[in-house]
Amino acid sequence: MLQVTADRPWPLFDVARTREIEREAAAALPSHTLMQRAGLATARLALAVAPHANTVWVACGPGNNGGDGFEAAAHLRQWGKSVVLTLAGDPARLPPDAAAAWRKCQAAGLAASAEPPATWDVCIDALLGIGNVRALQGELAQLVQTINAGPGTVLAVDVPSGLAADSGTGESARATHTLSLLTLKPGLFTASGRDRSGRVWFDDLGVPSQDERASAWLAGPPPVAERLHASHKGSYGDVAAVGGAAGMSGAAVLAASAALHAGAGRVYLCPLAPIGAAPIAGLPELMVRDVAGLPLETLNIACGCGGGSEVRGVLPEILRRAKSLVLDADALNAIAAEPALQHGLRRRSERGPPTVLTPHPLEAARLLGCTTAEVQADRLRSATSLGERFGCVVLLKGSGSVIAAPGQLPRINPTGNARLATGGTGDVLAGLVAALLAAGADPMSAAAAAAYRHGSAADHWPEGSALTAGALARAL
Ligand SMILES: NC(=O)C1=CN([C@@H]2O[C@H](COP(=O)(O)OP(=O)(O)OC[C@H]3O[C@@H](n4cnc5c(N)ncnc54)[C@H](OP(=O)(O)O)[C@@H]3O)[C@@H](O)[C@H]2O)[C@@H](O)CC1
Ligand SMILES: [K+]
Repeated sequence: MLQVTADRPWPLFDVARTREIEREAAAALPSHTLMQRAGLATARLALAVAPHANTVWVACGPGNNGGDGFEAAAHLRQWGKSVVLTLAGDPARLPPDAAAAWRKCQAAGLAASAEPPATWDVCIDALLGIGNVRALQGELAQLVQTINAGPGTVLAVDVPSGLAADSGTGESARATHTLSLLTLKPGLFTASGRDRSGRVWFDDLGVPSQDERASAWLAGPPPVAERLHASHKGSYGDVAAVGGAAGMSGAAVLAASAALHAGAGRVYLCPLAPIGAAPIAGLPELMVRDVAGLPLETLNIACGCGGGSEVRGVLPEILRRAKSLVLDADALNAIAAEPALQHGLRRRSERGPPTVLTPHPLEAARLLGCTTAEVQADRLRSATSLGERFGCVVLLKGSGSVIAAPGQLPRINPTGNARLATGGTGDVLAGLVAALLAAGADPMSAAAAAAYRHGSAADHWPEGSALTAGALARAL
């Protein structure tokens, strides 16, 4: 069993692929073996995360997730814990593996209690796993509420009950720990998944991982970019931050500052409205220029940060000529609003220069012509669709940012936290992607590395010190 940490990449498997792997593994093993291993792993983890727990509530549901709970309950009781087991469902209708585990509990003298205990030290949430197919209702919804209102540690078996394993959506149990079994599920790491899963653990149940069958990846740390001693500012590329319409100059300055601090060779700030000295005070390295006068073919451009409606005017040339391009915020909104710009973006992608879109969910919804809720209902699919629609890399921001591109498996970024939910951090991200493109990274790697570093900076932010976008840019 391993704790899932951000220091390496992890393959992720959606429900369809997990079911295939489960079927094949089960066929190669004696009956009930996988569930026995799942139950033992669950019981062991419960003991590890709450060694002094006395009362353990094992909340079992009507399917095989409940079966894992029965197996765990039998072990915990044998190890001297006071186990209260509840079963939401009809024991006569349990699937075969779970029915076998249920009989084992009964043989050990462990009967189902009609009610959860009045209080408990640990709850093992084995109500629903990957078989969760609809919104929680009735008894299961009630039990999830009871779990969430209760004290102490909650160990979710496979996924927090109610959470969709593929998308991380749905009202669900709020676990302090989740033990993902056989495969790691993408929904644990995006949308509501990160808030609902707590610390994620993985047990392969003795079935070796088949990375080639992964449906997505949880990204690992980017390689440390080596800067050769015999290099110069030209080695790290030129970035231009284009944006900052009237009243929004700060957004473009933040993108430029991020590119500068991330190591770009030279950084131009191209405001779309006159800018005073104040916004760039403390950043004498920036060169303020009109974008129209710059050799766009040599520039890695972060475009759109605070661009207002003015950005529309410069977009056709930038789409046509920029060496590499990060499109953010108002640039994305302008493209969403205008078919000619969409055409220009597709033409650019066909020609091949690197392009990365960095939408938040609302911007992605505008580009896809759907609602934000529809984007969030399946973030992996939304990012992939957007990438396919425009033929480029997409970094869909939000909890568990998704990086997708046509023909590649999507990646979920494992770093970051809610301290990033403050104005300007998106501009910083756009500038960082542009700096990595300028240094020569391919667009998928640049987007994934930028998301990772941006989140990691927030994860290592000193306690008690405010995380502002300006400070974040300087910390890169
Ligand atoms: N088989 C094995 O060897 C192994 C299996 N493993 C474990 O099995 C888990 C998958 O088991 P599973 O396929 O039985 O699905 P599970 O999540 O228990 O739920 C199905 C039941 O819930 C019901 N139901 C669904 N949604 C509902 C809702 N919203 N509200 C209410 N009810 C709802 C659904 O009802 P139905 O839709 O059929 O009417 C059905 O009765 C997996 O996550 C892992 O923990 C591991 O041990 C590895 C070895
Ligand atoms: K569960």
